[in-house]
Amino acid sequence: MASTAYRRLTQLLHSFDAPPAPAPPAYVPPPASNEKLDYADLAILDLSKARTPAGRQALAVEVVNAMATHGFFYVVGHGYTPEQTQRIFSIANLTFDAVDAEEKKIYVGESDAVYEGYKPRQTWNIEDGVQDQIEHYNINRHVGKRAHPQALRPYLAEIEVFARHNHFNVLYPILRLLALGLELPEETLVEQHRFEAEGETSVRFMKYFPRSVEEEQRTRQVWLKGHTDIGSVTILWSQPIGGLQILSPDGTWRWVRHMDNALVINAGDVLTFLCGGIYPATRHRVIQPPADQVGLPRLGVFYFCMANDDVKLVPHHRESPVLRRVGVKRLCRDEDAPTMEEWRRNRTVAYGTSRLVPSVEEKGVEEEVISGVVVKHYN
Ligand SMILES: O=C(O)CCC(=O)C(=O)O
Ligand SMILES: [Fe+2]
Repeated sequence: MASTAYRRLTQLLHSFDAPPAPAPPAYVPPPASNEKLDYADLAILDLSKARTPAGRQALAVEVVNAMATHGFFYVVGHGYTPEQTQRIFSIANLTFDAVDAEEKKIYVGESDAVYEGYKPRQTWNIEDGVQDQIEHYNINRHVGKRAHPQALRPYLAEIEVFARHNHFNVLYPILRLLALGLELPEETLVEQHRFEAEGETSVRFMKYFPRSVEEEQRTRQVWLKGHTDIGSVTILWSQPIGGLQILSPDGTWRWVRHMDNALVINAGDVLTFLCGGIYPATRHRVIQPPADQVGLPRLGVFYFCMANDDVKLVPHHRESPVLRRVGVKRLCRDEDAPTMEEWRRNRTVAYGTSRLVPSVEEKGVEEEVISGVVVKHYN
């Protein structure tokens, strides 16, 4: 045990002490699709305007509108240059391409209740007996919590800097806007998402591998089933391979268009819990990329945000004048509300493996009950 802790610590200290790591093998992103697709018309928020109180008030209105319409929006002005972003994608890619199968096995997550380390391909049911072709590598924002494969070690300090950038320069400003939208004190949601707190807010690298024609047919081209995210806010670093779709309020799946060096932000279950339905978790899925990108692997970089583990997921209905005016939509009674830790554990254990039952009310929707709350899956 002591030796594992020692190994983790020395890996981390070494990565901070070491001279700047050499450039990782360059990942050159393929061109974006030219197909004519039904794209969602998402708002673009310039986060650099959040530095002044007046800017934040104006942006809060934009966030409330974006959440009420699509539940997804783009962020620009986030402070990373295109070169910094490209370097992170190169580090993400080497996590999959520069680590051999044997070494990957050592770093597969040990617990099915926490996403950490590698998730190998073919662990989730998609449809008709077909499983996913998705590999993950999940890194807690405190990167020294676990040991990492050899190829990643020179970049650990850089990955923690990246996590901090997402947390302090993207997540916190967004949480302040969401709080303003509820007429709450600006720091209300920030306090519930402390970088230093116990919890699983993490960087995730993700690579989707192309599938056989037969698998595409049997799953009706679905690569990742329609879902809402488990946490509060998801920060997706936009990348050019299409496939991400969101379910619009009119019931149509629409494509999310790539925007160079932008972030795609969406709300997860925890915002529904905390904000009483004003910021509903958005339903989305990933399907086979458009015709001009078929056969290409699809690399993703994310920051999945959760509340502190000990936060009880009860809406701010007493403090928020907005929720008092419009009424609160609850997922459960306050006394039954799970903590963040309970919710993420139960959702993570069940994800992609639990038995789903067809919804009585909605066609094509399957359901399961987690912590007393109905969770829906969309095909
Ligand atoms: O790969 C994507 O674009 C989205 C992935 C996603 O929705 C998820 O991992 O929760
Ligand atoms: Fe998602």
